[in-house]
Amino acid sequence: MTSSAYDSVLEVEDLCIHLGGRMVVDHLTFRLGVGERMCLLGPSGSGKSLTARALLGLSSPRASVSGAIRINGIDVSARKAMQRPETARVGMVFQNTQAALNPLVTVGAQLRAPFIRFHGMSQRDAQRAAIELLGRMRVEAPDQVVQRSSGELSGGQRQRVCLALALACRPSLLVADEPTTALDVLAQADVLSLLSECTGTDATPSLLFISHDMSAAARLCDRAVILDEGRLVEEGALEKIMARPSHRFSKSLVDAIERHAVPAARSNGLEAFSGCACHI
Ligand SMILES: Nc1ncnc2c1ncn2[C@@H]1O[C@H](COP(=O)(O)OP(=O)(O)OP(=O)(O)O)[C@@H](O)[C@H]1O
Repeated sequence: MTSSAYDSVLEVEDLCIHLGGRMVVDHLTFRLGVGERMCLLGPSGSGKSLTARALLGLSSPRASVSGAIRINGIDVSARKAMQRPETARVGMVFQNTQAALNPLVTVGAQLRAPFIRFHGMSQRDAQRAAIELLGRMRVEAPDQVVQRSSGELSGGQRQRVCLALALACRPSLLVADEPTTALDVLAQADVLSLLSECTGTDATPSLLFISHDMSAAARLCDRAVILDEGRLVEEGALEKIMARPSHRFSKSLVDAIERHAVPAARSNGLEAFSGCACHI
């Protein structure tokens, strides 16, 4: 049991998005439980980012959005991000960290803002909280990083700052849209493990992880919703989907994982599939 009054942190019901006379998200319905980590997978152009923007209240004015989006039971479908009540706050982490941070304002000033605005802290306490949070995000020398511009940080450091910014708002839901795509392999692994540590319990935000990388999703999430051409084409436990994918896109993702697994296993001197016929 959770301490929340709602079992679902997010309910999406019959979400439709029209853009330029075209239906780009088509009657999408799914839910995300409190303390759950779920992924939204789909090929390029399947409507993942437009869905994320609608959930965040950041749809373009040119988009026509219908259907219900409830966060902790509150219908926010007609409300822009800034108009939403505190209990329906959503944190966000995007692929493009350069666009998410202002290079003309220090990292510290950007990180202090949510502590001051949402938690009523003084400048001094907010600075302490910002440094402590950056430390938890495994940013080295956080007391120095707060004095820098985001333009002086690496991509991995910037994504950790973005994650800290999202968590500083203490949201009940974190939407991470391709948060590792622009990072090198080591930084990807680090950001995935941070996401895993900082989400998915009753005391931390639930996570909606948006990606077309099934291996990354499998490291974080138990459940998946698969989109294709704006429609939900498969949904359920990620383990089951990976074992028996039914839609062509899910099959192609599982095939891609197996193609990568074989050379990796061989280079480790291991047989790729110990149960296969050639393994005697
Ligand atoms: N501003 C826009 N105007 C018109 N069509 C758009 C606009 N933004 C997105 N689309 C179209 O909507 C569809 C869904 O786009 P979306 O960005 O949500 O896809 P996606 O699944 O996030 O893709 P990717 O994985 O490449 O980011 C695509 O066909 C895209 O061309």
